[in-house]
Amino acid sequence: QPQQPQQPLLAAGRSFLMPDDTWRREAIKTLWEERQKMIYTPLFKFNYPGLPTVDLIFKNETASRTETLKHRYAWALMMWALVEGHIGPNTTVYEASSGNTAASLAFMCQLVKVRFIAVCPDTLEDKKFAHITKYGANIQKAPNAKRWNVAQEMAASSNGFFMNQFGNADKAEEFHESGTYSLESVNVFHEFLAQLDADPNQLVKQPDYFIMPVGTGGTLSSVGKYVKKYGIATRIIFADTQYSLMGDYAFSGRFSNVSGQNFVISPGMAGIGTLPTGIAVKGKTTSLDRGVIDRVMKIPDMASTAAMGVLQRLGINGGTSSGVNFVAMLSIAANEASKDPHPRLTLSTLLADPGTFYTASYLNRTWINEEMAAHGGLLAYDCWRDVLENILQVGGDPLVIGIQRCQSAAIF
Ligand SMILES: Cc1ncc(COP(=O)(O)O)c(C=O)c1O
Repeated sequence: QPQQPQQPLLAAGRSFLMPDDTWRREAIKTLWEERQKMIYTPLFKFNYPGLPTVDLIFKNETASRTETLKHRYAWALMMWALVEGHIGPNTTVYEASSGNTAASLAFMCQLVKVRFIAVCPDTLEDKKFAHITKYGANIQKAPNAKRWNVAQEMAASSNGFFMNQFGNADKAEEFHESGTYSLESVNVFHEFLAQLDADPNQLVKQPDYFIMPVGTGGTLSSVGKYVKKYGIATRIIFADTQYSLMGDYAFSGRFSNVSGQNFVISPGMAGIGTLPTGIAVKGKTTSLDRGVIDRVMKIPDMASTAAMGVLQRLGINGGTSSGVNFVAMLSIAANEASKDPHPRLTLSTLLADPGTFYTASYLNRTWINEEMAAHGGLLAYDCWRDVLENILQVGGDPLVIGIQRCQSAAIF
């Protein structure tokens, strides 16, 4: 007896209206209004006597409305989640964050009026705590390596939405050019190039290099994809922290099927270099796109910490990734300045978050001596600071000079 085919649930010949999406339309409109208020974060150029033909150009993301690079990024995550219908008026949003994404996402959730719970490491800086709660969010603390699982489980058990910046940044972050269309691309490099183009004193319109470490990988990948897609000459440098797993993942695909959790050494550099579960699965635990990176550099954590101190002395208010970027840029400058085809070697990066977030940690000598004792404590810190200050005056590669002179104080 031939089986009767099963009838589809929806009867042929009728059409079915999906739920009303007025709330979503309003929420998206609110986000576009926010995009207009975001304006362009400013660029500033840093020159130093040690290599006078080099321009280091920083895009100051600390000038954004929630003070970090995560403002545009949280905007993109929220836009993606609204467009795909993951969030409605009664949804509670959950996110695992070291603090910066949490603050910006708290702002976006407050904007569209949904509840937000941030799962942050139990080492969360007090300043970041205050920054997140200012926008009405609640904080759940968890061990650093567990926060991704905790956020996922909390969202699942309460029927909320786990934003998962690590896995979803690659879907949310834009890499398109919007031309003169009034609803403008939020891609950070789109803005960067527009600003260089508009500056009559800026001769090199496409930087030779863009340098950035990786947290989720969203920022570096969105810049990398933008650059590759539009045939821009800028090379993409992934400046990785010392004990991060991400450099290995980017270079060889390592840690994509075995956990690297045992390789992580505290304190690392806050916000960057960590993998929330120890395993790098693109679209799940990382948004780093290996295919858009041109070079991976490994920067010692003590060098980056010392660089934060040097930036502070120079009056540049930059956090952990700014320290990493600064060391990487000085190293590239030392090696590439004489080979550059342009009149000026032009290196671009972001000032991702403010140094003031780290006055009790990476900018505090007691904290450095205690928390970074295995990296050589203050002996190594002061050595790196001298090396960097000297390079600003006379040039040289910090990764050669600093490692020769300062690394012997470290246990690792
Ligand atoms: C200070 C700082 N710099 C850089 C990054 C890296 O950004 P992304 O997550 O886009 O890789 C982060 C991310 O958490 C951060 O907090």
